[in-house]
Amino acid sequence: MRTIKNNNTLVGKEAMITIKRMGINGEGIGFYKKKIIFVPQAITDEIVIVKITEEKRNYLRGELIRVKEKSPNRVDFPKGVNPAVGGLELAHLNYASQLDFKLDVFRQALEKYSPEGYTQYDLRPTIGSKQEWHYRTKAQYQLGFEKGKVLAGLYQANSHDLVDLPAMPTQSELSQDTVRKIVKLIEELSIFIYNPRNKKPGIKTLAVRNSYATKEVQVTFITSQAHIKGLDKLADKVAKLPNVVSVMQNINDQDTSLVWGKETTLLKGKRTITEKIKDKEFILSPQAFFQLNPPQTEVLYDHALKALDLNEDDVLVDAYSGVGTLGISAADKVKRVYGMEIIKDAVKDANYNVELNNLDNVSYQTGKAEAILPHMVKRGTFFNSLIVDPPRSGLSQDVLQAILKVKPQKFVYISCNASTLAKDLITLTREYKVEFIQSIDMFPQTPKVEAVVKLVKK
Ligand SMILES: C[S@@+](CC[C@H](N)C(=O)[O-])C[C@H]1O[C@@H](n2cnc3c(N)ncnc32)[C@H](O)[C@@H]1O
Repeated sequence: MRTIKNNNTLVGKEAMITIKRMGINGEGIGFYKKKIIFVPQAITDEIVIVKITEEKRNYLRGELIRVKEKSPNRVDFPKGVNPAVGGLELAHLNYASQLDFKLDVFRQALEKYSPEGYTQYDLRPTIGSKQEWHYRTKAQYQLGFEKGKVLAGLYQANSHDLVDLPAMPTQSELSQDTVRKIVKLIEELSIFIYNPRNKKPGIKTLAVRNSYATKEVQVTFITSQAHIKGLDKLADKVAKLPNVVSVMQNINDQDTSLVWGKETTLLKGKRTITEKIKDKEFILSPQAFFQLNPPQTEVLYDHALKALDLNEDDVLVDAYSGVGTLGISAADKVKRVYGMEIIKDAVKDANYNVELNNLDNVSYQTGKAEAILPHMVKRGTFFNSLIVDPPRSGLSQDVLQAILKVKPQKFVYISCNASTLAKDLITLTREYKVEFIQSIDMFPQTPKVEAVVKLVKK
C-alpha cells in the first residue's frame, strides 16, 4: 500500500471520531473525511479525539489522545504497563464485552466468506476463562541493553522499540518473577545481550515456561552462538532459583524474524517439565507447543471431546497434535489414535507422553498434516473420527481434500483464526453441515479467538 506524500497530509492532525464498531485486532473503527480510521484502545459508540499517525490510500490510523464520550464498557487499563505492547489490546474493555467481541469476530468472518448455510449456524456465546489475569504460563521476552540496564520485554506494535516489562498482568506470577530474577543475574554477571549492530555473541531472547499443575519452571536462553561468555555460571545460578528444574540453550545464529534456532541443548537440570490436564501427564520440551492457559485448556478439550462423542470402536486422528494432549486425553474412550505434528521434538514428547500415561493404542508421527493425512488415505488406513487443531493459517488444500475423500463420521475443528476457519468451511460444507461453533476464550485481554466447531456429515 502506498503512503500518501503531499503537503496536505493528514498525519499529525487531530480529529474527533465516533467509533462505529471494533475490528478483528481489537481496535475501534470510525471514519474521517470518508476514510476508514483504526484507533487502538477505542470502543464502539465512544467519541474520541485522535492524532492521525498514518495515512494510506484507503485508510488511516490514529492514536487515542482523549475519550470525549466514554463507553459504559470501558475499564481502567492496568497501571504500570505500556499499552503499546502486544497482548493487552482489550485490557480497556470489561470482560463481558470482550467475550461478546470474540463472538462477533466469528460472526464477521462468516459474513465475509459466507460458507454454505452460515446464517443458520448455531454460534454459541463465548465461554470465559476462569482466570482473566495471570493466565499465561509462558513468557518469551526479547532482551535488550540500555543505559547499563538489561531490558526484558516485547516490541511495541509495528516497531523495533523494545518495551521493558517489569510487570505483565496476563503473565503467571511464577514465570514473570523468574524472568525478573534472571534479568538481575544477567546484570550482576555482566553477560552480553546480543546486538545485531556489532554482532558480539550474546543472549537474544529469554523463554520461561511454568507448569500450572506441578509448578516446575523451564528456562531457555536463545543465544546468537553456542559459546556465550559466562552462560554456564548464569545457568548454575538460574538452576537454583525457586521451581526451576530445567535450564536449556537454543542457538539461533541468524538475524531473521524467527526467534528459535534449530539446535537446543541442556545446560542444567532436566530437559523437560511436566504438566497435567485432568488425569493425564505431559512432558514439555522448550519448543513444543502447549496451550498457554492450562485450566481453560481443560474446558476447550472437554467441549472438543464431547462434540466428537467418541466410543470404543472409533479410530481417531489427532492432526496438528503438539505434544499429543488431545489424542491422549481421548485415548481411554477409543480403539486407536493416530497423531501427526510438524515439530520433531514435540512428537518425541508426544510418544513419551503415550508411555507416561500407560497407553498402548496411541502413536504420533513427525511431518506435515498435508503430507501424512493424504498418505494415510492413499494407504487405506481406517479412521472414522478426526480432530484438527491447525495453526492460524488453517487447513491446506491437501488436508481439506483428504478430509473430503474419507469423510470421517465424527469431525471437530478447533480454530484459533476466525477468517481461515470461515474460508475452510467454504470447502468443508460441500460434505458437512456445521452443527455449532462454540467460542471459548483462551486469551483474556487480547483479541485472540478460539472455537470448537462440530461438523456433521450431510
Ligand atoms: C494450535 S497448535 C495445537 C496443538 C495441540 N493440539 C494442543 O492442543 O496443544 C498447532 C500445532 O500444529 C503444529 N503444526 C503447524 N503446522 C503443521 C503442519 N503443517 N502439519 C502438522 N502440524 C503442524 C504446530 O507445531 C502446533 O504444535
